[in-house]
Amino acid sequence: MALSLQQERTLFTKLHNTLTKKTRTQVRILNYPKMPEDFTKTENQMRLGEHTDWGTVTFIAQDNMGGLQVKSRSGDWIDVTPKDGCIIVLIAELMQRWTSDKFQANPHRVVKLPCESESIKGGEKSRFSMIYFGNPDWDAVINSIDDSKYEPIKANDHLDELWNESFGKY
Ligand SMILES: O=C(O)CCC(=O)C(=O)O
Ligand SMILES: [Fe+2]
Repeated sequence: MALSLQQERTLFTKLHNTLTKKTRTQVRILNYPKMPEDFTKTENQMRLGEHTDWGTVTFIAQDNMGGLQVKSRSGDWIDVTPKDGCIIVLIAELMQRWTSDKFQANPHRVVKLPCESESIKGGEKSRFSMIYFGNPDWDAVINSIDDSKYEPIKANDHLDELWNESFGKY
């Protein structure tokens, strides 16, 4: 990724010492349960609303249920059809800032599962996904490659800012 931007090879990796340094990198396993027979979906309700992830790079492994969609630059939603042995790679917001918007955080969402009816009543099965949210070292200072665009920011402060914007200060 760094080489494709004419940067030194280790630009990103040298600040991702995930096994040896404190980081907010995490893995989450999500279950989208089969809905009860008497559940009725409200209009436009989906399993996981449109969002971008906050770190650098996200990896998603999903089962074969489907439902994940990514948004193209032209604004169309594209189904990410499950394929055995494939992992989905998404750019997240800190990577967008780091690359001065050369790589763009990719909006995505999870809509009703193909096995679900329009009202999400019943459905055959639940869906599982496993997500790796990559983040740099906690105290890494992220200097954007075109430094006139964004101020340097500590990886942890970037996540705190987004957290506070979304959920308020605690
Ligand atoms: O379950 C999925 O496939 C996507 C989950 C996701 O986008 C997230 O947790 O940020
Ligand atoms: Fe996400």
